[in-house]
Amino acid sequence: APTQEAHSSKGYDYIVVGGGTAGLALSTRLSQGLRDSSILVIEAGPAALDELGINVPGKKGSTLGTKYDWNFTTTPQESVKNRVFAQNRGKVLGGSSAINLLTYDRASEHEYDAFEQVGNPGWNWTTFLEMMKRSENFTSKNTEWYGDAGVNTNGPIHGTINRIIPTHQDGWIPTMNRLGIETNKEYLGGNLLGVSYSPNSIDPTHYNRSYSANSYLPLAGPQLTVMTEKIVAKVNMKEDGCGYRASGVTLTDGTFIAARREVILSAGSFQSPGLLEHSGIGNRAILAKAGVEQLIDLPGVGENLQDHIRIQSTYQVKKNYTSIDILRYNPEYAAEQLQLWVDGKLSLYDYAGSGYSFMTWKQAIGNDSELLALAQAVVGTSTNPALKKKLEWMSDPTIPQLEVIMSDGYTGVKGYPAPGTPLYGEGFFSLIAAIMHPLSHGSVHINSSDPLAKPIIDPNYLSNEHDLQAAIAAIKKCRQIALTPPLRDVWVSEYEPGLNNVNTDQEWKDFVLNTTLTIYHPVGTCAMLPRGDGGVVDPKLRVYGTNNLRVVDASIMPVLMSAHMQTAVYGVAEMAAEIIINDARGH
Ligand SMILES: Cc1cc2nc3c(=O)[nH]c(=O)nc-3n(C[C@H](O)[C@H](O)[C@H](O)COP(=O)(O)OP(=O)(O)OC[C@H]3O[C@@H](n4cnc5c(N)ncnc54)[C@H](O)[C@@H]3O)c2cc1C
Repeated sequence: APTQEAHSSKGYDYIVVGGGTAGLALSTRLSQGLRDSSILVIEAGPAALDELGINVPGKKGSTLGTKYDWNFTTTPQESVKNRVFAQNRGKVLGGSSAINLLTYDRASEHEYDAFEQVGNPGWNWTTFLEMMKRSENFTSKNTEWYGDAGVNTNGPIHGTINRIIPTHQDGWIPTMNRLGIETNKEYLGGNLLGVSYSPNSIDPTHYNRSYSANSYLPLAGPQLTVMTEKIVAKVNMKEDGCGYRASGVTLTDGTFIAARREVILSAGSFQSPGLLEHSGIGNRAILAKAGVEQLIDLPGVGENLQDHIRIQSTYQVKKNYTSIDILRYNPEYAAEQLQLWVDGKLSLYDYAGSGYSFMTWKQAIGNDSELLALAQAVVGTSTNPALKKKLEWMSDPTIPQLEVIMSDGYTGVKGYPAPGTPLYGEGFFSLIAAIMHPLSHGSVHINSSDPLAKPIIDPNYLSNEHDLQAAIAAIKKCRQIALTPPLRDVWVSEYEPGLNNVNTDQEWKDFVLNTTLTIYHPVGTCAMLPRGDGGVVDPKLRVYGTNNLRVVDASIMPVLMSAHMQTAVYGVAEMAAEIIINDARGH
C-alpha cells in the first residue's frame, strides 16, 4: 500500500501532479513497475474514502457544488444568451472519477484509430483496447449482456450492469427498437451503436463506486507517497543545453520538491494547461498578459478545448411506477434504503442509471444531408485535425453522433417541484441527449500569475449553426422517443419543456439556448498532436521543448470521441505507465 506522509527533503524520482482519475492509475502502475524508484503524487483535495456521497451510486451528483468540486464556471457564452455554464471537476483523491456519474462505456473503434491517424504512432483501437482492459474488472452476473467479448475480469476498476432497473424502464429497449435502433449487447467491444443497458463503474461486491482512489491506489507499492490537500503552483524548469528540464515542483505555500527523473501533470483538462502556463510554457501573449515569463513558446497550450453538450426533456411517470425521485421526497424511505445499502443489502441506492442509446444522424433523423452541409460549411478548408476528423466521422456509419440516455429521476433544468407545489412527491424520468462531435472549439487559460485564481474557461458552446441545429434535432428526437409506445404508456405529462409550450422552430431554438448544459467531457487542451498542428505533447506524452515533463490525463486527447470519458482516461494512464516504465528501463 502507498504511504501518506510529509515529503522527503531529498525529493522523488517521479512527481505526479494531480491524484485524480489518470494520476492515481498512473502512479500506482509506476510504483508496481519501477520498484527501485520513489514516486510522489500530489493532490489538491482530501482523501474521502468513507464519503457516502461518493461511494453510494444512488447519491451520484450529490457531491457537485460541494468541497469535493473545484466549482469552475465558463465565461458568459455569447452564442447561448451569455449564459455561464457550470464546469464541475473533482477536488478530492480520485479527482473526477470520484464525482462522475458512473457511466462506463467505450467509443467506436475508428475513433481510437484517429489518434494514430492524426500523428501518434502506436495509439489505435488495438492498443487502446488492451490498455483499457488492463484497468478493467468487468463483472456481470447477467452474462446474456456483454458475455466476455471485449472485457477483462481482473483489472482494478469494476464495471457492472446495474442490478436495479426500474419497471417503467422496461419499455426503453422495445421503444428504441421500434424506432429502428437495434439492441447492442456488446458495446464495450468497439461498436457503440444501438440501445442497451449501460454498465456503471460499480463494484458489485458492496455495490459501491469503483474509482481510482479505492480501486487502483490500494494496489500501489510502498515507494508511492500520496500527499493530499496540497496545491502545486508551478513546475520548475531549467535549461540544460538540449531543451528544458523539469527540476521539481513548487507548492502554493512556497515549498519546492525536487524531481530526479520526471514530472508528470495529471491535473485534468482545465488545470494541466494552466500549470504549463504558470511554468512559462504556452502562448507568448497569454503569458505576458498574466505576468508570467515565457520559457517555451507553445501556442497550443489551453487551446483545442472540446466538450459534449447535453439537452434534456423530462416526463412525470404514472403513479403505479416508483422513480428514484422517491429518495428525495420521502426521507424515511430514503433513510431505510441507505441503511440497507450500508448493510450490503439490495437497496434503491444501488441504482445509477441504465438505459442508453447511441445512433448516427441517419438513424436518428433519416436524412442527415442538412447537418452534413452545415458541418462542411463550418470546417471549410480548415486544417485543424480535430475538425477534419469530426467531419470525416459524420459520414462513417460506425460512429455515433447522438446519444440519448433514459435517466431515471428528475435531471432537468428548471428543478424538481418545490415542497408544497402540486407535483412535489411525483416521480420523473428525463431523456438526456448529448451531441457526440460538436464543432465548437474553445480554450482554457490563466489570466493572472496567481496559481489559486480560477481558469478562464471558454468552450464557445453552440458557436456555429451546425451545433445549434444538432442540438435542436437531438431534443426533438427525445420527444419523439417519449411519444413512442411502450415508453408513451408510462408517463402522464411532459414536465419539461411541456407538450404545449414548445413546438415551433423558434420555441425549440429558445429551449435549446435556455437549457443546454455540458455533460462534463472536456478534452484536448494539451493535445497529443504534431507541434505544427497545435500539439502540446508528442506521442510519448512529453511536452514539446522539454525532455522530462509529460502530461497524462484527458487533456491529451486530440479529438473528442463519442461515449463517456473515464475508460479512455484510464487507458491513457495505462499507456503512459507502459511508456514511462519502458523509458526508465532503457527500452
Ligand atoms: C460531474 C462529472 C460527471 C461525469 N460523468 C462521467 C460518467 O458518467 N462516465 C464517464 O466515463 N465519464 C464521466 N465524466 C468524465 C470523467 O470522469 C473525466 O473525463 C475524467 O475523470 C477526467 O480524468 P482526469 O484524470 O483527466 O482529471 P481528474 O480526474 O479531474 O483529475 C485531476 C486531479 O488533479 C487535481 N489537481 C488539479 N490541479 C492541481 C494542482 N495544481 N495541484 C494538485 N492537484 C491538482 C484535482 O484536484 C484532481 O483530483 C464526468 C466528469 C464529471 C466532472
